[in-house]
Amino acid sequence: MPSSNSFLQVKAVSKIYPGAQQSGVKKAYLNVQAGKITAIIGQSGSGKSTLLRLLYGLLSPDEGQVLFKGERIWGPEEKLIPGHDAMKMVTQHTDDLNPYAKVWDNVAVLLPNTNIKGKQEKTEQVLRQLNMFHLANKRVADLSGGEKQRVAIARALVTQPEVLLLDEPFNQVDTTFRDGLQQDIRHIVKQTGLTVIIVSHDPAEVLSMADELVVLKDGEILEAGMPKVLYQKPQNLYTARLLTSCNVLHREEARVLGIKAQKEQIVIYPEWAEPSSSGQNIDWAVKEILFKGAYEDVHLEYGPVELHVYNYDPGKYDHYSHVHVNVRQYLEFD
Ligand SMILES: Nc1ncnc2c1ncn2[C@@H]1O[C@H](COP(=O)(O)OP(=O)(O)OP(=O)(O)O)[C@@H](O)[C@H]1O
Repeated sequence: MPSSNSFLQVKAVSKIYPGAQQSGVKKAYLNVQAGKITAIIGQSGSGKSTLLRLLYGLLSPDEGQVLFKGERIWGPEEKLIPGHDAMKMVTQHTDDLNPYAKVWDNVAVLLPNTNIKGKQEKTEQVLRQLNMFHLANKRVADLSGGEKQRVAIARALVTQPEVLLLDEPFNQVDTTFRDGLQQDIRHIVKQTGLTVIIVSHDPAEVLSMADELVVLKDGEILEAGMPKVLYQKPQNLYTARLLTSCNVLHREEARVLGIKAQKEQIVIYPEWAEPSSSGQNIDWAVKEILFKGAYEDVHLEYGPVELHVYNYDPGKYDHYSHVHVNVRQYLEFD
């Protein structure tokens, strides 16, 4: 029995696309934990899809290797049908669905006819797990984009893979639907021990879903860890910027907030600073207030220094009023 850290391994993998930019993935090391959700995050072009395609065997590494339970994943140059039978990948494209067939048939078709009862039970189970049993008799052509995405995921899951790779699967899906789908996937992972690797261009979206975040920058893995830890204590400014719309002030600018820092750049998350209309030093002018529902995003100005903070008591401040800012927490980076 392999230990969990030898489940799916990326060992010194590089894949550089030819061209002036030298883009791709560079010397990546990664241990994907079995039965967990790992999210690969990074700016556009940072190499997320490339890494996922290397994991799945759709691309061959120039150097290094991907191992699944100690067995090498072969790329298209070494194997006619690349990848591993125990892995399934779903992208935002749902082209392989048959639009004229019913949802049920699109899913059931992937199971053999040797056990008709088992085929029916498994199809029903997957449709129920993904909350779409009520759509079983609908034609795929009559479904919404989000529902089609669910069918694609159901098709991937019905053959009971050990690893599900998701490349931006929620792009077509509106926020409410997205939350539901993320929750369903989390439940399936808990119930079945499935391992999920998800690529997202919207890191905030996967904070609640993933067990482990892997941060990619310019093809390199910059850091990895539990979402809460990476959010609260990122090792890099890039990660902080990726996970939240934070304020980045120069050390000198931060002095107006009473912060005496050692390092050059000071990062203040908008929820780490509290505006207050009373007290001393009411120096910050309210420049703009963006209503966000449960809170307001208040943009403040003090001379040339700008700051945005969250106010959880909407309506409390007016444009051009002046406030005091109390910073509870901040990060420092070189
Ligand atoms: N087939 C290719 N040939 C040449 N360059 C490529 C190829 N595929 C990707 N790239 C380049 O490699 C880099 C990484 O691309 P990749 O698609 O992996 O990034 P990504 O993080 O998934 O981006 P996005 O979030 O925009 O989808 C980019 O600079 C991209 O332009």
